[in-house]
Amino acid sequence: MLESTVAAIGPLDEAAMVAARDLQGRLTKPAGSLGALEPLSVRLAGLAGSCPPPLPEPAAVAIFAGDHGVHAQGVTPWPQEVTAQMIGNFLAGGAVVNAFARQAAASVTVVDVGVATPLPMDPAAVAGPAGPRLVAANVRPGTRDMTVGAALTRDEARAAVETGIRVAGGLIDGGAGILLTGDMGIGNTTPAAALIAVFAAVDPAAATGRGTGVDDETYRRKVDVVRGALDRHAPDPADPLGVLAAVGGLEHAALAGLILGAAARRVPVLLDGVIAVSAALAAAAFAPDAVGAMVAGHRSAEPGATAALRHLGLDPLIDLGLRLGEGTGALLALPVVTGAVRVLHEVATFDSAGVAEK
Ligand SMILES: O=C(O)c1ccc[n+]([C@@H]2O[C@H](COP(=O)([O-])O)[C@@H](O)[C@H]2O)c1
Ligand SMILES: Cc1cc2nc[nH]c2cc1C
Repeated sequence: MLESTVAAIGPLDEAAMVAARDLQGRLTKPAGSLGALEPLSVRLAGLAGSCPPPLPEPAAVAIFAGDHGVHAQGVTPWPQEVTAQMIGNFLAGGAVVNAFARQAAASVTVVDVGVATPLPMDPAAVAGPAGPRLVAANVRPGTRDMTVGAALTRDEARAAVETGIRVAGGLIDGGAGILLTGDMGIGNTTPAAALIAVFAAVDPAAATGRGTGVDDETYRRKVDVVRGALDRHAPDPADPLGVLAAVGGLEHAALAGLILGAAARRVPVLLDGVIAVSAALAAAAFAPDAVGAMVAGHRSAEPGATAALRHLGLDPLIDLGLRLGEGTGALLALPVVTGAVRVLHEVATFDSAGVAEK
């Protein structure tokens, strides 16, 4: 399934992009006055293969949750149980992602791809029929500690990637016009930093940040943990499954799959923070053309996110200093994406409106 998905990912449609560029030039506004929205609208036309491309509606957020063996190295101040507890919060509608999803009229799907501790409540009891949905797809109860051995076997990494592909397919079959990445996993900024260091070829110190907010001593340890894991495994960036297995996380692997699944169906995928962009690097290593389907929602405060976005050649739409995850930054950026496409649908041309050109 991974191989057939990768094989289905192709380049942007040049004719649709030419048509979108031409249309942008005829709309009643000075050329270029919509800044980054103009090239974004052109790219989305190329992705859809039509001008105008469909409005990116409805939106669906998929939050992949997993735990991390590297938690044992003291890389985060938070107890591991918070991952499972926050799933309870997502399903009850009480997290920031739920508030932003209600505002954006986006659905919320929570995917347990590798949580280590029991979920706190019966998900069916908390989520109403139209409320957040839980997909039970636990590959294993958290990764192994990457400082001791490989975080995952190749088969486990593949199972997580294919879970992400399946979730993308299910959401798109259900009518979603855009997918938004979300993540939850105490400790997951450490494997995100390791993935970014490998794929973007930057030093662990440049890829590692303070995550949920670690002190100076923990930050130094975290950089040492990332450096030690990379020295130990020497992962090959040309072998993305091997990299995900060595130093990744189950939610990172599943997010790479979600991105590949969206790209294969030519549906845009709006990236959230540092975990999403680390997974996007893996997706791009599987299929370079997948970058055409990616929209960078925001610039996470994590330094690794900027390194990853630079490597992908993507400019984030908003920059608010967010570092929460869950899909929150992607949800805040969604109206910008919709606006970029709506312009192609609704704005009059100089000709049709009888407005003189310069
Ligand atoms: O999205 C981001 O850029 C982001 C930056 C820092 C932290 N997070 C969230 O915080 C958790 C990981 O932080 P940590 O310090 O435990 O590695 C995890 O649940 C992420 O969703 C997310
Ligand atoms: C409370 C809390 C909420 C989160 N949401 C995403 N990551 C998180 C980490 C913590 C600790």
